[in-house]
Amino acid sequence: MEFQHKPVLFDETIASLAIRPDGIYIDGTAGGGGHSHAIAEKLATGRLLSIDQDPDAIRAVTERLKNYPCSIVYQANFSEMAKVAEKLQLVPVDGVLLDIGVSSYQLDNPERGFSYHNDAPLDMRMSRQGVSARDLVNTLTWQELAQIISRYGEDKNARGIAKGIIKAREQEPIETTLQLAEIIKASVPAAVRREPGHPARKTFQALRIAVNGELDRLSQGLDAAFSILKPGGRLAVITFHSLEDRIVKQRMASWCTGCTCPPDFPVCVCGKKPKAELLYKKGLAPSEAELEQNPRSRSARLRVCIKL
Ligand SMILES: C[S@@+](CC[C@H](N)C(=O)[O-])C[C@H]1O[C@@H](n2cnc3c(N)ncnc32)[C@H](O)[C@@H]1O
Repeated sequence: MEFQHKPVLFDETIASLAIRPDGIYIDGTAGGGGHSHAIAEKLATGRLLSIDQDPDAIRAVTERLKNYPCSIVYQANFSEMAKVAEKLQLVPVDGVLLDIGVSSYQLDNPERGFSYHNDAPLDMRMSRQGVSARDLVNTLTWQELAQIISRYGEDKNARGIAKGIIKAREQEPIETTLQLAEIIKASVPAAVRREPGHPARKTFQALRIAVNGELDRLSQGLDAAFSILKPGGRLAVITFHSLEDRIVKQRMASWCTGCTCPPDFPVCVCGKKPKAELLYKKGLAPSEAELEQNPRSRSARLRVCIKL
């Protein structure tokens, strides 16, 4: 299967990095190499480090960038990017890009088990290592499953779905994506089944986030990126749902906050200075034209901060 990913907010993201031909850049989520390729095209004497945790993505981006000697492709979790960049003597950097989440390739490739549209072993591991979605649904307690579905899927039917999973696995282990999708469908009230969208969508998102530790990795990745940025360097982050966006928004807001003394203090005693400024106050959403072309981009946001 060809590795294709249609990057969301593509031109806006590349423009927001203000790429210098002699700069050093990190693409922490290389995927199919769309963004990496666009960055490499703009470099002369600069360097690009393209990271992904998925071995399939690494193969795809290596092929895509084979004619760009400025680029290095490295398989790692982006939470490790500071260590990797230091090892490769690429710090400090001028810009970091994180295009968070799952790629179209991962979603559409039935073998990877991310999608409730195709039958496949229930896997969802981006790095192909560690605990899979199959392990979670067959071993976690009812409370643990309900908590994951509620917290990471924001699904109000979490308790019923968790109960349905426990009941089903007492009969036989849950092995495949469609088996799980059917169990979820049967566990939600009839009114929910009639709503638009598949009733399994939120549970699949929740399991994917849990399997890949996505929210913790995102927090760690943001700190790692900010720690190796030069003054004037830029961090651009694209997210696909509100849980991720909240983390990015709050982290960037904390870097951009200066004095926190009460307003009635005559002089500042906290001494806190902002470490960054935002490029777009509220982040950037896809245009109407992009939404029409790519409905998957509906909840995407681009947030960019500049280190001071
Ligand atoms: C939305 S796609 C990126 C697509 C890419 N921007 C392009 O132009 O093709 C997200 C990619 O990030 C990778 N990824 C997600 N979380 C990661 C993490 N914590 N560390 C490294 N790679 C990660 C996924 O494996 C996937 O290939």
